[in-house]
Amino acid sequence: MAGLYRRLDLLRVRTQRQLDDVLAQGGGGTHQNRSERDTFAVMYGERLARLWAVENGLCFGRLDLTSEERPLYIGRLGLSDDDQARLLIDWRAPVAQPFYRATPAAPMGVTRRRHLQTRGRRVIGVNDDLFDLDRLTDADRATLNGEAALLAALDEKRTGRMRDIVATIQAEQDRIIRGELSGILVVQGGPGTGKTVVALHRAAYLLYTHRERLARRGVLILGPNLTFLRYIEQVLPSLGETDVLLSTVADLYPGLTATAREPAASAAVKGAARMAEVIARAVADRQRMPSRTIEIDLGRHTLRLDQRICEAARGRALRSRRPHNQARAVFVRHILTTLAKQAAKALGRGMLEEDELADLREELRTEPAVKAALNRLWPYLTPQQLLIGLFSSRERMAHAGLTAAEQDALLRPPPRGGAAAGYWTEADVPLLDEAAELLGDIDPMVLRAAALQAEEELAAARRAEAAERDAELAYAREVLELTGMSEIMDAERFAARHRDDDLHLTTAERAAADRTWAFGHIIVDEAQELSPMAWRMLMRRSPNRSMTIVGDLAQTGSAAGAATWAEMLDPYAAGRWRQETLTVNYRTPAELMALAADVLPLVGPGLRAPRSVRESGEPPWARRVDDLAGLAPIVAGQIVPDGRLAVIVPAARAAEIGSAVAARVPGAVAGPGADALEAPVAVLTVAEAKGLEFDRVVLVQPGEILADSPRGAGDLYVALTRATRGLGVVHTGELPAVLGRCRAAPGT
Ligand SMILES: Nc1ncnc2c1ncn2[C@@H]1O[C@H](COP(=O)(O)OP(=O)(O)OP(=O)(O)O)[C@@H](O)[C@H]1O
Repeated sequence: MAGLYRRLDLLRVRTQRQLDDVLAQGGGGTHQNRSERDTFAVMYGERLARLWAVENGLCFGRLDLTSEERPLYIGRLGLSDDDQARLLIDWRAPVAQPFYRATPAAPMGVTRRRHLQTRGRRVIGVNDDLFDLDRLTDADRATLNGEAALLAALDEKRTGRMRDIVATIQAEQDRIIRGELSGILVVQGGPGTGKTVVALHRAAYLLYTHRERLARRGVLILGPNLTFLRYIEQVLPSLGETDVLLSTVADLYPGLTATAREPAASAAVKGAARMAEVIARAVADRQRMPSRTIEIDLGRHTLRLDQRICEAARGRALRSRRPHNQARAVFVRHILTTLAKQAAKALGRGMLEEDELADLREELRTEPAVKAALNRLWPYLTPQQLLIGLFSSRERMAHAGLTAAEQDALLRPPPRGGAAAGYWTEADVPLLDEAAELLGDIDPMVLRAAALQAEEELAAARRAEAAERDAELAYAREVLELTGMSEIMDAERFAARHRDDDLHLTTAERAAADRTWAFGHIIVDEAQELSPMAWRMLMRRSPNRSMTIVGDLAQTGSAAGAATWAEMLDPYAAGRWRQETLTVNYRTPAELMALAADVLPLVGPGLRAPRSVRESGEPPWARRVDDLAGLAPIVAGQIVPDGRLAVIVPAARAAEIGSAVAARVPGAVAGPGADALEAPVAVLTVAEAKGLEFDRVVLVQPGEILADSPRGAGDLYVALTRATRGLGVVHTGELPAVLGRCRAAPGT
């Protein structure tokens, strides 16, 4: 062990020196020199980060093989000496596979597998699996891989951050981690079966094994919310991977953060597959035909734009099959040509030469009355403008095919204050993405002109303000808001910034800034929550359909989420996705899993609870109280020294209980803020606790959680499976019959 650490220290010193040398060269030289230096600096920086990340548990395993004279040592990264002799094998290398897969029945050439437990740089314990075929018993066949090491890992107190499991990956998990890169792999598994942790190890494995292919296109890991991303983010550096983009659906549309909340009913309408058609109709609705002939008075003569001309222009534009903003050029050109011919005729000219026609067209293009007519008939649109315009008008929603009830759910006024902060919700993001596909980009020249115009209008409005012309100012602001010009300006600034910085960005950063980025591989966690519209958006980012999708259909909480995997995936890859199932629960002790299993029949028919690997000796309890004012002392009594406790509450009571507990229990925090993961006590809703785990859970008013939504039973199942040790229920009314297994706590 000491030799391995000596080697590690030496590599750190060498890499640090290389990095210092590159940085010392400064910013001079040609553009190419600078960019090469930047590339090296990033490379050495990442290598150094990897070398520091493996300090704990550098080497955790040893394999004695029949084929090798000397044992192999398995660790968090590969190390060789200066003569290229192998000192330590990366856990992801093919030769390390028997460490995870060998069983007494199929020993894969292994005679002994040793798990090393370390503290700091010292070995403090070893556990051996002997693969001596002569001594094989049935009990041996059923044992877990490295059972003692596994149970020791599972018994540790929770820290609020997920840890890697490289030392104790189990065979069924290893098969998933090392599954082939191509195609869609669905991993269905009950709570605590390691779906998240396996998905993260798979990301690290794929990047190690297919570095060339994946480093350029990057790997996207999509999680349900920011708290969850914070919970898992440190696992990847410890696995030696830094260049992965972690995101939520709400963050997947560049330049915009969707933070507004909305009722489940409107999110469900927005998530339905039918919305693709609605958005397409909303775009078509903005390609308007005039109801009356538009007369354009040019002084000397009047030009006429009638429905027939516009229909012909629209026909051409649509036949070009370009998105709306690009098809606009075809539409405009046809109209301008027709008007130019009318003008020529009015001037007494016959046939025009091509260059004369072009000149006349350009003249007409800048004519304000013509411009205004074209903007009315076929306006440039950003996705934001389209959706703001749609959701603020019943008439537009009706044209787009939304029913009166759907309109009720979606109707909302345009954003106030220009920048639309706090306007967008998570369910809007896939709709914006859909709209962006249909609208296409706006020509950067046009964007620039629009930005300038918007700035002029704003400046004029400011001057007006100085002159106390309030009404005009309000009008100008309203125009800016309604036309979404403020967003165009943002978009322009955004584009400019990314053009300049592009060279120095990591793959993950470039991918985050580009809506049309195609990832090398996509991993989706808590995938059961994604709506059909969110799947459409994701599939656009994965044209090669290389994905790992992990989730549990029994835990679906969102109304637009999945009831079956086929329903979500068949539209994109019918018959071409494969499914693996994880069956062992490493988190929830058997006592709590038995209780959760009682709830499963309410969630849906045919669902099976995973098998727990251990018992905690703490049976679940229930305590009836007269009113919830008595909750804080009960919570305080459940605190786990140096561990973590969650109080899981119905969403409607989150604010009230959160502030009461936070005020009376030392260290307690309310809601999923930045400190929720570190706090000894956190008050969370089921949606906020999804994917996380705690030493103990106090569940409040389970009856309300059950009744609160059509997916209430699934929510209750999620809440019951978050604890690694103990669970208590606090309720005011009757305890739901399905929780009858809970022992009545003293004082009930
Ligand atoms: N092979 C293993 N060795 C050690 N710990 C493990 C192993 N597999 C899973 N675990 C632990 O079990 C716990 C549950 O894992 P994880 O959160 O990945 O489960 P999940 O299937 O995503 O659960 P849920 O569906 O409830 O979110 C974690 O603490 C994880 O570290």
